[in-house]
Amino acid sequence: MTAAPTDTAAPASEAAAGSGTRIRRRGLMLVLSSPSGAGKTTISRALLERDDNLAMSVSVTTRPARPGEVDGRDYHFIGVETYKRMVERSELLEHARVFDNFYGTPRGPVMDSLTAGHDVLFDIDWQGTQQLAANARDDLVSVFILPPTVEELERRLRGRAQDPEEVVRKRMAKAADEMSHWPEYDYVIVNTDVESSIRSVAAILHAERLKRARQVGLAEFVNGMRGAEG
Ligand SMILES: Nc1nc2c(ncn2[C@@H]2O[C@H](COP(=O)(O)OP(=O)(O)O)[C@@H](O)[C@H]2O)c(=O)[nH]1
Ligand SMILES: Nc1ncnc2c1ncn2[C@@H]1O[C@H](COP(=O)(O)OP(=O)(O)O)[C@@H](O)[C@H]1O
Repeated sequence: MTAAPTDTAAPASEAAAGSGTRIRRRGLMLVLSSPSGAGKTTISRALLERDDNLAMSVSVTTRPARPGEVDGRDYHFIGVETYKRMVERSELLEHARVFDNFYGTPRGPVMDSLTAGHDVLFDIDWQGTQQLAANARDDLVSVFILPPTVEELERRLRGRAQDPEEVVRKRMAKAADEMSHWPEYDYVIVNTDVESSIRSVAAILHAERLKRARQVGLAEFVNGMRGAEG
């Protein structure tokens, strides 16, 4: 796997010193993970609506589409053969089996977004997050979303009313396993009030964008100011 480009331009934070030297920001990869039903899709959609510099990574999956899901927007719904071919050809940045289906992140669109100076949002599980961390740790910001209680998680899964009963039960059975991975994440948010959770993720994104290590050309920028003084 190729690491994300480290010097992607991000016009939003560009600044120029007296000499015209520019600071650019490295693009970042923001991962949201949670047990199924905790709220990551809801939070992701709101973030994308509010942030023009954020692009969603649309995964491929072999699971069937739920009512209301749109091919190409929510997922690229593909068959197992196509999935296997993509894995063989290294077309996926990370991939994993989750529940009884396969999921993966197409490499090309992520690289294109980062190169264009957009940050990329991923709704992927802990297995995919570990793969991204192994290959592009410096560019990764990971957030784990927890439900306030297990009972509330079940209520949300049922309230979504999209999955058959047997699927809901399977997801509940896997929730504890999923949640055990929270220590591997940079941030943890308990999604009690959705608006407050959205604000928290937006604040994390805002601060992470300002991190010194993400600014490219900072030394030259300050040197340029010194030159401009005299
Ligand atoms: N590793 C990995 N996990 C994914 C990917 N896309 C989705 N997932 C995860 O697969 C799990 C099931 O997703 P989904 O079937 O949409 O149900 P959800 O839990 O309601 O989002 C969730 O934990 C997702 O974060 C992917 O491309 N890679
Ligand atoms: N803070 C919250 N309070 C109440 N309901 C929520 C909250 N966050 C999400 N939900 C609801 O819970 C259900 C599951 O949310 P969703 O975003 O689909 O979860 P995930 O993508 O993690 O599986 C949806 O019906 C959603 O509207």
